[in-house]
Amino acid sequence: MSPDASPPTLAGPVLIIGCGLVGTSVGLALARVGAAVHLRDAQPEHARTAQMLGAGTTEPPESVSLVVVAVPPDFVAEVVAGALAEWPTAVVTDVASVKLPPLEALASAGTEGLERYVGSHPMAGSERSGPTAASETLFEGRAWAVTPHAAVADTALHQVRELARAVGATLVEMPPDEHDLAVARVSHLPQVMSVLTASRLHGGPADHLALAGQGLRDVTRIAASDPVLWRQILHANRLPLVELLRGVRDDLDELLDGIERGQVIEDVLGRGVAGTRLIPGKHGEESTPALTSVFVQVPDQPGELGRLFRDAGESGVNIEDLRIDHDLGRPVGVAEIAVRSERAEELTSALTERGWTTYL
Ligand SMILES: NC(=O)c1ccc[n+]([C@@H]2O[C@H](COP(=O)([O-])OP(=O)(O)OC[C@H]3O[C@@H](n4cnc5c(N)ncnc54)[C@H](O)[C@@H]3O)[C@@H](O)[C@H]2O)c1
Ligand SMILES: O=C(O)C(=O)C[C@]1(C(=O)O)C=C[C@@H](O)C=C1
Repeated sequence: MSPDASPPTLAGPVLIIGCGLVGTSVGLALARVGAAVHLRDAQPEHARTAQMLGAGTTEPPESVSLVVVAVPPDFVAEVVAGALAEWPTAVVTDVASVKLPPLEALASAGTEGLERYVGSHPMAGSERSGPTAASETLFEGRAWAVTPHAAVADTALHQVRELARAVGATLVEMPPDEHDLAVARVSHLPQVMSVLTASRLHGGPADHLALAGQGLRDVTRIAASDPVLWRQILHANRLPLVELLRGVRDDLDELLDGIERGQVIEDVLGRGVAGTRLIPGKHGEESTPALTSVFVQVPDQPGELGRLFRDAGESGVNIEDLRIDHDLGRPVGVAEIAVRSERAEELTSALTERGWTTYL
């Protein structure tokens, strides 16, 4: 779907029910574009904190055009049904991480007004919970899934699409069951793998943890997420998740066997490399291009980084990513410049010609 370039036209007032990380972030992002936002939470101090942060007002609304339900998955169906009944002309959406179970619960309970409900899911979040973890820019440039069902009215769908656009997200539409299969692979399985890795940190000598580097931090950040929330998410999406975990178990058996016997395991490792290339790139490409890192020694002196960037810029090779580390015990840093693999030699020669010490 090509992005809609026209300015979003979100009709308010908006009522947010659930002022934790996601609800408060929605409020902050909507307040930024001038929408009237009202806040409500089962724990009133969360709504008050969200108000203090600038996400809206805790004053009860007189009328509501859109209700955003941002409560944990186990409570979504009940809160959505309550909102549809309380505001008989409002559109209602939720932001829960699973989409089919709440819809099925609402439908099987014979909920009135389902044509005004459509589920959605921002693919942005944090390992932290509660209103103080919120950010007004959380959804910028991130995917926001909207998951229409057969009975939804076009006007409701339009309102929720506008919500996603108003917070700066990129709209992705798919049916609820398809969404749940997708997030099992791209969100729920990574969560479990992160937890399993972090769990293995128990029991080793404390001084081993002094060697924890960026790799461990990258893999374990999301393991710090709220276990109560994640128990609900994983339970709600257990069928697709179990399928994927069985596949992981097979891969693990293959890897174990290979490592134990000292056999070549490059094919398992290679499947990982190929997997990372399937993740959509930062410019929205279908897949991430193959990158190569060019390492450059940078003297620890004022102006040297500026000179490096200028020389790299003059080479005409685009920098895809950049990291700077200090060389322990020496007055130099090391810049790791990631570029498309086919341009790596070109950048290396251009920098070497300009006097830089480089290596691939
Ligand atoms: N955490 C993430 O990264 C993330 C990202 C996208 C979507 N989500 C989804 O968003 C929803 C909220 O997650 P969160 O991370 O903001 O959680 P959170 O714990 O930060 O906030 C949840 C809020 O809902 C309130 N609440 C609970 N039950 C309620 C009820 N019955 N009525 C009113 N308020 C109630 C809680 O008091 C809390 O303030 C979940 O459904 C989650 O699956 C989470
Ligand atoms: O913590 C993060 O960075 C996340 O983005 C969390 C993340 C994700 O897996 O992408 C986790 C669950 C939500 O349903 C959506 C977002």
